[in-house]
Amino acid sequence: MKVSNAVLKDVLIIEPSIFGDARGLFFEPFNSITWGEKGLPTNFVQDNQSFSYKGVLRGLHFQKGDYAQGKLVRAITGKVLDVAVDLRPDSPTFKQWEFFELDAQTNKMVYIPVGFAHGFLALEDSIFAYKCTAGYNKASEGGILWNDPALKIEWPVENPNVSDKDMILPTLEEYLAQA
Ligand SMILES: Cc1cn([C@H]2C[C@H](O)[C@@H](COP(=O)(O)OP(=O)(O)O[C@H]3O[C@@H](C)C(=O)[C@@H](O)[C@H]3O)O2)c(=O)[nH]c1=O
Repeated sequence: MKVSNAVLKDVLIIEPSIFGDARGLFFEPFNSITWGEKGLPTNFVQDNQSFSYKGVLRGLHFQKGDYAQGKLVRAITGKVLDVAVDLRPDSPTFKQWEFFELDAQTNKMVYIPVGFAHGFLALEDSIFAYKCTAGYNKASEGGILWNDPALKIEWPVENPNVSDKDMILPTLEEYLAQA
């Protein structure tokens, strides 16, 4: 397993050791013992899985307060363009975003800590899976508009398939003004 730092402060890129043989391949997406020994997060309480058709964009999401979530994300099938946005005012990478291409060939994972907004665009029909460090709490949901003009996220599509809920999210400026 290789762990490296993303450009965004405290975001980790985790590349599991993949054991291929004539039958296919094997890898450990998560192991609380070995991850704990390496100082990686192990405090996950919920596993989520979604399927998205090519062209679907989910995000940019986070939960607030006591229900804020760290997320360990990966694509189980297909390919997604994942994005993290640093919403921590005291961070050197505040308001910056970073893309991660996640697919079922490399099985690369990303750990996005509390304090970030998260989203992804399905570049292919994709099953997306993630572990969360806090449980789902509808009342704590927050979000930022996927195409906030101030963030300038360089999505490679102009008209992704976005939920009605996500279409009316505030811009980061609007969110910070009301927070
Ligand atoms: C996130 C979530 C949703 N749900 C329900 C609520 C709703 O009826 C249905 C779909 O919810 P959403 O539209 O919010 O699903 P989705 O847009 O896929 O939400 C997810 O987006 C990505 C980008 C994230 O980062 C996640 O944390 C999560 O916010 O699933 C749960 O039961 N548990 C959960 O943990």
